[in-house]
Amino acid sequence: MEAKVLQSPLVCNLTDMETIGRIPSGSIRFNHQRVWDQQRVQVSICPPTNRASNMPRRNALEVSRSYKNFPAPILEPRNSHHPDDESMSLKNKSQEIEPYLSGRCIYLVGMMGSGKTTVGKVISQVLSYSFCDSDSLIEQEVNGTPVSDIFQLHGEGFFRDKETQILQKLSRMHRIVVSTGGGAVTRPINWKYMHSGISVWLDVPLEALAKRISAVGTKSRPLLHSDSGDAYRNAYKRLSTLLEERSEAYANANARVSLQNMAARLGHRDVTSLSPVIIAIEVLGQIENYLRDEEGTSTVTF
Ligand SMILES: Nc1ncnc2c1ncn2[C@@H]1O[C@H](COP(=O)(O)OP(=O)(O)O)[C@@H](O)[C@H]1O
Ligand SMILES: O=C(O)C1=C[C@@H](OP(=O)(O)O)[C@@H](O)[C@H](O)C1
Repeated sequence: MEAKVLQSPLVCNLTDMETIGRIPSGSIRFNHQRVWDQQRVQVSICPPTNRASNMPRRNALEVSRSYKNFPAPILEPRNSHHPDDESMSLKNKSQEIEPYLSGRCIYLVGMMGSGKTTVGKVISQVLSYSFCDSDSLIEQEVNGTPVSDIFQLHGEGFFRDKETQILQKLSRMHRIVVSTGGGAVTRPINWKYMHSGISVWLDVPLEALAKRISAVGTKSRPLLHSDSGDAYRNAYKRLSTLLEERSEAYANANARVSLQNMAARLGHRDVTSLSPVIIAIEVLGQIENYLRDEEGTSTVTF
């Protein structure tokens, strides 16, 4: 099913998506916070392409592995780099892979605060995809009830059932970037639906997650909420337990973007200076690796 693309804001609802086609992409500009400008990086743009396919061509077997089935990272450190160049790199990378996505949805999975919504919006815009936050769709289904109230009024099981129903509906649609809830990975049936598209795990260190979440507060995230004590320490402790329970489930994703690895490779002291745009480029690059592997194992050639 073709999905409606909303230009700005990129939020959508299932009724909209079931009815309308695409809006052509316009020019793309991204806001960069000052902190993200301080340590700039050069990213690889347009590797040599295969003439027949316009797809960067590498033997799938030559792609080195960094984690389980996930190929090596994309971005390499170079000279200083301007945000406009990052936007250009993002656009180039999206144009390279877009034809090979065949309209498949992109599911971002990862812990609460990993940036699924922030990075997902960047990716949806550059691909002219729609953007959906599965939590928002659940809230719409429950008459606009916020997630925290759904947990309180109906319990987590009810929320998880709604989450599965939403993912089932989304699995029949196309051209959507889906920001999933952090716990969506825990139900095997959800993977059946998410594997209708391409899934990417945003793997963010616990320190960064706890910092981001304690900065915005835990009110909207019932599994982390506590009224007393140090917000950072509480969030860190709870996230740490959840990650231990879930990391195997996250590894079901087709691709993984590790911010820790990115920061190390780009020569950053920690992950805080990795902008959503740089992360989005890496996500698209990892999707490209996945597609290339898929091409390698498929009888169909691009
Ligand atoms: N790359 C980033 N650097 C710094 N802060 C970020 C980054 N990505 C997201 N954030 C912030 O972290 C918080 C959680 O991000 P969000 O996209 O809502 O995560 P999720 O959807 O995975 O729960 C937000 O306040 C957002 O602004
Ligand atoms: O990790 C989880 O179990 C949850 C994550 C939340 O989504 P975000 O990951 O978007 O915060 C939301 O679905 C709910 O609070 C439960």
